[in-house]
Amino acid sequence: MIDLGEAADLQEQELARQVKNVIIDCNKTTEQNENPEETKNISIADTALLQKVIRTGLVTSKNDVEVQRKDPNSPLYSVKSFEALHLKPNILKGVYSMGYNAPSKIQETALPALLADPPQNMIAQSQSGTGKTAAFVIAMLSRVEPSHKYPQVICLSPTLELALQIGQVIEKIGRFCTDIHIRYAVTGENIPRGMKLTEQVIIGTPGKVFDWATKFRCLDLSKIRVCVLDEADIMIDTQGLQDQSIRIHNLLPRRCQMMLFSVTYNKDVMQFAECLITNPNIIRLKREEESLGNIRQYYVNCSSQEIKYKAIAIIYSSASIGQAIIFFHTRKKATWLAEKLTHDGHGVGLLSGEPNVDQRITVLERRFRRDLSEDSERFRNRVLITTNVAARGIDIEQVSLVVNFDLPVGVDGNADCETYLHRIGRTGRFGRNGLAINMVDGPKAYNTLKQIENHFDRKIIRLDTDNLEEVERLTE
Ligand SMILES: Nc1ncnc2c1ncn2[C@@H]1O[C@H](COP(=O)(O)OP(=O)(O)OP(=O)(O)O)[C@@H](O)[C@H]1O
Repeated sequence: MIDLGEAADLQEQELARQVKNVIIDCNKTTEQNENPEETKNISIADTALLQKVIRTGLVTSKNDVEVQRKDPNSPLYSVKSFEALHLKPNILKGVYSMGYNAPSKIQETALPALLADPPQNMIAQSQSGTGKTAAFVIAMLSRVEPSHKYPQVICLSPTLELALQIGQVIEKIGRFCTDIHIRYAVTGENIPRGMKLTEQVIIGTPGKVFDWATKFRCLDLSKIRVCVLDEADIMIDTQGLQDQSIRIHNLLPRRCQMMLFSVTYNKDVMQFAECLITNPNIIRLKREEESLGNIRQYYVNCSSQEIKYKAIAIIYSSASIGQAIIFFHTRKKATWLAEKLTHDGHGVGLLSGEPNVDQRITVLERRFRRDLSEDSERFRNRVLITTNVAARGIDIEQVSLVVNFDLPVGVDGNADCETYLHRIGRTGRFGRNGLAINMVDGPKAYNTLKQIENHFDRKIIRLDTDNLEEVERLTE
């Protein structure tokens, strides 16, 4: 059981305990290991251009967020204050302690309906990094009756990493709600059979939640008042997660308030969601609104895997990036790059959905997420190499660059536009500037890129050394 007031400290201790293994890390700086031979296949012009784009693409005006708040077309636009939402005093205090001055558009739009009585169901869509998590966390905490010691609100998430991250937001916003407790229902958490959970807030992955509710009978779902499905589309669109989520839904009271949140919903998912959820309020984006303007998108032509690798080495050595995430289609290729970078002296973290929970937490939380202020640069990974396991929801402010080493494709071989949007959304959080670079290694990848462009009706600019002036203008 975790007391929200003490949770932050406990988490620190827990993380410290879990630092046993770092998959890949050699803590050497790029400069120490740079070999001129290594980069000879990328021309000096290419190098200069890539570095220039990285540098200029990341300049953020201090007042940027405040400017965007006043622009009605921005997802951060807001006319209301948090006071106007009539939150409970301890929750309001928690919100301000996060440094949030005013609600974003999704928070201002969704919260009045989420907090209304009688409770209303909701299916909500908003761009990545615009504050959906905080919106549903505020709604969840608002519905808890602290004097009742049984599970009352639940949030289901598709991955362990995301569940832990959402839990941290609940702990932080709820830090002044000292009578509210949270329990994580995720891999690695165990409970004696038959013991009844008394925490009011449950956050977990569907498999574990279902097991605890049925096999172990420690989680009573009959008094749940709010159920949140984060990344709702993937929960509905992925067979295993869908089965478990539906089974959990069947165990909830009929009047339980359902909240579905995501960046993307395709037509089938939306239809299914509307059948599952009675009479929902629906907040949707137009297709052209889905992709964020503050994330600059480029592609580079790389004729081979080796050339791709050299481009990565250039990116890695660029002093101007904060942190970067490099996405791969398969675990095998991600491991290949991690080993190669390590061999060449770069410190990287590899996260690819391996079953070892301790390792997964160590790589993401301890090595990659930590603030510079908390940890010396020497002990941190600036680059996270991963598969789609980290494509959704992961919120790390300092990530200023996302690289698609492989463009995302679905099982049908076509571009997976939704995954693309989620991946690039790991940068450009809450109005910050971000940069996405796509590596194109032939006609198939180029075709995928074009499909993505057409889908979002948004140009992805080629980094073209023959046209230096044009690119310079774009990055000014
Ligand atoms: N009102 C606010 N004012 C300032 N910062 C905020 C506000 N709401 C949320 N944030 C911050 O913005 C960042 C992104 O928020 P969050 O993770 O909730 O976005 P999201 O929409 O859930 O993203 P994703 O679609 O990737 O899951 C977080 O670091 C969060 O602390």
